[in-house]
Amino acid sequence: MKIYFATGNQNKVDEAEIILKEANCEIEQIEIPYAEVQGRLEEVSAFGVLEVFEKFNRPVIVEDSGFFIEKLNDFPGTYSRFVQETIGNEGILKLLENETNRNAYFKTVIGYYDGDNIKLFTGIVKGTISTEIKDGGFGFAYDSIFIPEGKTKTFAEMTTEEKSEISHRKRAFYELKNYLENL
Ligand SMILES: O=P(O)(O)OP(=O)(O)OP(=O)(O)OC[C@H]1O[C@@H](n2cnc3c(O)ncnc32)[C@H](O)[C@@H]1O
Ligand SMILES: [Mg+2]
Repeated sequence: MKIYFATGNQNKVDEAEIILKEANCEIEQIEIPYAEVQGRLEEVSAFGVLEVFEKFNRPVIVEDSGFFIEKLNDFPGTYSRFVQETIGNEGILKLLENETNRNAYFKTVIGYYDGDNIKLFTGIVKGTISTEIKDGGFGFAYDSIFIPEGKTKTFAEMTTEEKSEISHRKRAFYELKNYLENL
């Protein structure tokens, strides 16, 4: 099975490939841009996949992810990319200085459209924000400040394989895979 994935983010594609390797699913990245509406991840993915399908005319997925910090009322959420590119992880750690509630989660919403039905598949991983940046050279963006529940290392200290066993992205892609297998 082949899945066309519209994204400009190579990290996402690398992770999706690892996640679906054993499932006999092949991922092909396509670079068709789409407007990211301001709103929830679900809205970004649903509108995005419709727009990409219009141009591409084949079953396609888009994926919108975000990082949600409990103490900051779920900020940065859908603004995760902008916040990462502006204040970055150091800025986030500053906002949480001396804060004991360090709960956060990643969420991914995949939008799939084949011309008939729009489907959304969601994955979440909960965890906490470290007190300093811990980067083992893996992962990207918020990975170096996020320790998933039950672990002691940040995502950026785990290999992509390790991260992909438990990640938000893994959970959402498995939902998608199950759906496609049962079509
Ligand atoms: O082309 P697209 O697919 O939109 O790529 P993007 O990088 O803009 O991706 P998103 O719109 O989903 O923005 C989410 C941002 O959240 C962050 N992010 C998403 N997934 C992540 C992950 O697994 N680990 C760390 N940070 C992540 C990263 O900063 C992303 O740029
Ligand atoms: Mg984006």
